[in-house]
Amino acid sequence: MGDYKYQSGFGSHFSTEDPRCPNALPVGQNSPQKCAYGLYAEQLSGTAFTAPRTENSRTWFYRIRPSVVHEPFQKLNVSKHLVSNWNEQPPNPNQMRWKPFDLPSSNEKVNFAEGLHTICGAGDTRSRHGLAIHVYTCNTSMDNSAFYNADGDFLIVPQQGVLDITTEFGKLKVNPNEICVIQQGMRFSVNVEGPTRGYILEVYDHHFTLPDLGPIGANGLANPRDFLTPVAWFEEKDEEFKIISKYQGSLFCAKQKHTPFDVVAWHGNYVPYKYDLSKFMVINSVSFDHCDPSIFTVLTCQSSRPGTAIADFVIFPPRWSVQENTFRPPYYHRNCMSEFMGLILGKYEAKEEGFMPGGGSLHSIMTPHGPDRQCFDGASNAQLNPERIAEGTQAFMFESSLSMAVTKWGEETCQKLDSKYYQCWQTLKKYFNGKK
Ligand SMILES: O=C(O)Cc1cc(O)ccc1O
Ligand SMILES: [Fe+2]
Repeated sequence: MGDYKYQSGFGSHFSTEDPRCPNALPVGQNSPQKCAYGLYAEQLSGTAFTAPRTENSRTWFYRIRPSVVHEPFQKLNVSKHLVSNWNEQPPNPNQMRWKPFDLPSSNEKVNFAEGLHTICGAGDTRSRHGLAIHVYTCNTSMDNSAFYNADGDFLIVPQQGVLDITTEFGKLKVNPNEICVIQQGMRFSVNVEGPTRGYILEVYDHHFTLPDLGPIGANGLANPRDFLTPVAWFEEKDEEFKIISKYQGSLFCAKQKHTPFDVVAWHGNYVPYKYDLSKFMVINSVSFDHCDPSIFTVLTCQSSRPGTAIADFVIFPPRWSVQENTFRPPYYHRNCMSEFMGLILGKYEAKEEGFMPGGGSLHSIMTPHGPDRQCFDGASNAQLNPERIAEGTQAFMFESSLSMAVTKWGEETCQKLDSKYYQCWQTLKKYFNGKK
């Protein structure tokens, strides 16, 4: 249990040493002529050297061997459903809803890296602009292998099963209703117990930041101190290890004869982190009307257009609903952004039927959507008492300014697309001029 210790703070500059090697961090400099304990110094850069100071991120590792000690990368042909080619299918603007994605059957062994399936995305890994949305389904640990993504950052949303993640920085345990972010280039290995499923938002452009709070003030939404980063932890294992790289959308594997989790001490502000969604401080209307869901933004990856995200990670947490004279559920909507939604637990207020934990939905740019018939009729006639809503539930949205394409796996191979989804709105009645 001692392996799971965290340091708190978003964007903090941390310094940490595995307690087995006190004073492993050099004092007052990064590259001493000889490091303590015979360690190697290695920098991991998360931004250009010259990025503005407010964004600049890097970490210094003090490790048993530098990462460069590996055999050449070879193309790997697992995860054939992990794609970054957005031209597999013709464009499709329809509302889409997926039933829960299948978990691997008990007679096949699939690990996290092998169980990545891309649903939709846009942009290009080479010009480093865009995003991808994946689902992972696995049942086996990544023994003696580690994964890193050269293309961007992973925001991982477990839906079923705990992720026990070993990183170069230390160990993270991530439960459903928590999320973690593993940034570009960081090596990690995922252990699981039993059938495991979740969602991944991958961004190519920039790293995730906390949204500005504007008039909300200095506190609220996801508070920086609730983000947790592991303390240094290392293993000394001189065994065959596989390093799996996602590079320009393809997977590669390099062998080496030692563990990559050999970082004895590190310092820096380029780190993996986790966050418990139940810690989110919810702000909402206490008078009338339905606020836009941006009030529920946990993390954002901004584009260069002010206020316009490559992707926002938004949640719909349990909360009080108190608005008067208001249709309280989400409004009918056409959006210049793409909205992918998933459900971790429970039910989503606008669609009590058909949208299930482990499934998903996509409402593409300018495609109309909103409450189904049942929700509209219920909420239009409900007594507007103060009410706890979304109790025991957690829905989320990945919202992007990019126009996403759905993959062949998402549209066909997974066989989870609900062809009847559109019907949930077809029975919305005409009430004009008192018609029943
Ligand atoms: O269910 C959706 O489509 C997401 C959503 C939620 C909300 O509260 C307001 C607008 C919106 O797009
Ligand atoms: Fe919407």
